[in-house]
Amino acid sequence: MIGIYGGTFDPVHYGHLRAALEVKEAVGMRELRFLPCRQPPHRPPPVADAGTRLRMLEIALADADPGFTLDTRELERSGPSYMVDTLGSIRKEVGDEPLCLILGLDAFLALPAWHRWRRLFGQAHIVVLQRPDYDVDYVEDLERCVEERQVADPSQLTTQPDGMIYFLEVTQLAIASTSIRRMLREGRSAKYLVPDAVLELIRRESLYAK
Ligand SMILES: Nc1ncnc2c1ncn2[C@@H]1O[C@H](COP(=O)(O)OP(=O)(O)OP(=O)(O)O)[C@@H](O)[C@H]1O
Ligand SMILES: O=C(O)c1ccc[n+]([C@@H]2O[C@H](COP(=O)([O-])O)[C@@H](O)[C@H]2O)c1
Repeated sequence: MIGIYGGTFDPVHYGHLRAALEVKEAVGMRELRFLPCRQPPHRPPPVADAGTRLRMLEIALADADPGFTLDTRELERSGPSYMVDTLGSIRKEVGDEPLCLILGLDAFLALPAWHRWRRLFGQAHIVVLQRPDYDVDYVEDLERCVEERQVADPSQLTTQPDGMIYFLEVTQLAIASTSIRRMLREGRSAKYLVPDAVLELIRRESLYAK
């Protein structure tokens, strides 16, 4: 079982790293790939360039869990980073091994706006990082998908390569790249929110200063 954790990672922070560890353990993944996107399809372009976001991830993962890896294919592809294209190319490489696309609840609720989103269920399972007591407001199509595809036990994800949805509650760390960028812009410290070695790179290269 391989987990795919896509994001802008502008910059990577402990909310990402802790959630990744918990999902890897809970679902029993042999590998969890961090997948930085070049050009997020539904938001403004990242502040840090692709190479810098990749270096921050490399530094953050250097002494992390041995199952954490980096998948750079979206950075090497021009144009918007559509997940359906990415999962199609990963699927070709891994054969029938189960794949899990990992999404925060907010990202999952926006899924019907993604490019050819229904195809994703034929490429991977989806593991949703749930928030306790969050008032979920589904669009109708997505609600139907959840009714048809949700499984209660992660061991069911090993029984087929794709197509199921599993909700996992992870420790809530209210950390977001947006608020880290704001802190740094205002000259405040982001220590304990971002790995020290990543903060050192941010400081050295004056990223997010203005
Ligand atoms: N604190 C967190 N805990 C768990 N998951 C998170 C957390 N922050 C982000 N995620 C999830 O990680 C994935 C990648 O997120 P992304 O790189 O956009 O980070 P972000 O902190 O949400 O950034 P931004 O504030 O710029 O939107 C998304 O699926 C998102 O839902
Ligand atoms: O494929 C799409 O249409 C699509 C639309 C929005 C987001 N995504 C992906 O979802 C992941 C999380 O997005 P974000 O904006 O929270 O960083 C990241 O890997 C994006 O490339 C993908």
